[in-house]
Amino acid sequence: MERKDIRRIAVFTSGGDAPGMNAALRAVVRTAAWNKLHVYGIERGYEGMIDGHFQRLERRDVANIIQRGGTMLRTARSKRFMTPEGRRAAYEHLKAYDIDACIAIGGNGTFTGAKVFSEEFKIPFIGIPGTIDNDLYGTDYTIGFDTAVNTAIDAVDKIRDTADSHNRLFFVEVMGRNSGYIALYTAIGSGASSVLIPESETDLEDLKSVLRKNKARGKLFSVVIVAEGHPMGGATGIAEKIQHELASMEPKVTVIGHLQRGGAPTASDRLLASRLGFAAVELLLQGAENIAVGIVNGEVTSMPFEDAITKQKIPSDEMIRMASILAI
Ligand SMILES: Nc1ncnc2c1ncn2[C@@H]1O[C@H](COP(=O)(O)OP(=O)(O)O)[C@@H](O)[C@H]1O
Ligand SMILES: O=P(O)(O)OC[C@H]1O[C@](O)(COP(=O)(O)O)[C@@H](O)[C@@H]1O
Ligand SMILES: [Mg+2]
Repeated sequence: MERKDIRRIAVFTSGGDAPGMNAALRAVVRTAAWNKLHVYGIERGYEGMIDGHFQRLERRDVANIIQRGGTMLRTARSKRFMTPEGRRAAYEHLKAYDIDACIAIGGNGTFTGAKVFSEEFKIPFIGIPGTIDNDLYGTDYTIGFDTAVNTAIDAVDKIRDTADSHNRLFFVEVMGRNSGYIALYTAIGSGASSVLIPESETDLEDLKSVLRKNKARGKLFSVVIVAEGHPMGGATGIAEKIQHELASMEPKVTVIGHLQRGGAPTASDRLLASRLGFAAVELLLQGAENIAVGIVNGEVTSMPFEDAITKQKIPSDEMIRMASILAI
């Protein structure tokens, strides 16, 4: 049943940018236009909502962006939106533009803000998971994750060349604020020797012994992938703790950093973003609100913000076990 009370919607991107956000934006605008909705784009996420930076988006305004990284609406982390005064100012602008519902493209922080705001001001929100971290429950993958992993694997391939030439040990840090998904997928896809993530315990004695055994077995170089959010202080912290004992391997640290946030989205991210942008508008018009869309086992699904934010998605034990077996 179509909701006739929704005529004007706003869409924005928020939190860390992620390749594929533009593709999601395009899908939202085009699906909304097809359903004769008026769409406003809000610049710089919640910051633009507070400052009243709205622009009308029609179908041609999102032409030629599907292939671009970043976000044409730009993004921000907004401290002001964490305050009741900031959210009140944001609400006044939504009212001034006569907005009936919002579509938020972002990560766990963005969805938390959307939940708080929609409860305070009774405006329906739909969330689209856009973050390279893949740390949202209710979807197998978030928009931007696949591109980030491809970028990280490309970087590790290059590190391997020099690690091999010099017979060295590299600790490579990939992004993931509290999550080891990028690290685990990068490690498997790049054939790394070991992977250290916040979701599973790290035993440094064990790591040292694996690296020594590898060397004794004829492995001339090693690459260890470390998640940024590892509680021992990321790659730098781990390296500091054990490098003196492994001095003969000439340990080096590489932090890939924000490279992982940029670049053209992969085919997989474009498809995911298009499907989720389309689903967000369709579900909104069918009466859904305060939910995040996602794809689980290949099917579009949705779940309340509450669950998407509070439940933890954890990399499978099977993948973790496989990563170490394939590295022998
Ligand atoms: N508890 C909260 N209340 C209100 N707004 C929040 C809350 N948590 C996060 N936000 C808003 O969401 C924004 C984006 O969150 P952030 O964690 O930076 O990125 P992401 O959405 O990618 O996880 C924050 O900068 C803030 O404005
Ligand atoms: O870009 P910033 O503000 O330095 O933040 C870095 C953080 O953003 C991320 O790249 C993406 O996280 P979000 O999508 O949750 O914003 C994290 O991996 C990283 O910890
Ligand atoms: Mg986040």
